[in-house]
Amino acid sequence: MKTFETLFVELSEKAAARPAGSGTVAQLDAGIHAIGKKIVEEAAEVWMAAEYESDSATAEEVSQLLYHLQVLMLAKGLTLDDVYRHL
Ligand SMILES: N=c1c2ncn([C@@H]3O[C@H](COP(=O)(O)OP(=O)(O)OP(=O)(O)O)[C@@H](O)[C@H]3O)c2ncn1[C@@H]1O[C@H](COP(=O)(O)O)[C@@H](O)[C@H]1O
Repeated sequence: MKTFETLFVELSEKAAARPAGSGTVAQLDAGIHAIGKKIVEEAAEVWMAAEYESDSATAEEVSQLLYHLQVLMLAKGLTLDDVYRHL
């Protein structure tokens, strides 16, 4: 099963190799402003799912929020350790 760490490795490789058709590459090219808006949108979807939808739907929305947070980290050049040292 994919984890937060393995997804970050995968996305880092996508950012470096820039394969055609990668949504991650497209998001990185869109820039911080667009990525930030996506994070706010996904956070709202997490909130709404938690209040009104199933646990499974909420978990899916959380996974999407985590993905977009990782895209922002990559856009800013942040590593997992940069974040983990604040936990
Ligand atoms: N885990 C994810 C992931 N979670 C969310 N998303 C993106 O976030 C969007 C969230 O979807 P929404 O439900 O909000 O739908 P939406 O608003 O219609 O989406 P968009 O129109 O904004 O694309 C999805 O459409 C994906 O574009 C993800 N995109 C990619 N991944 C994983 O990232 C890896 C690299 O992906 P690529 O860069 O696309 O190869 C792969 O392992 C993927 O599984």
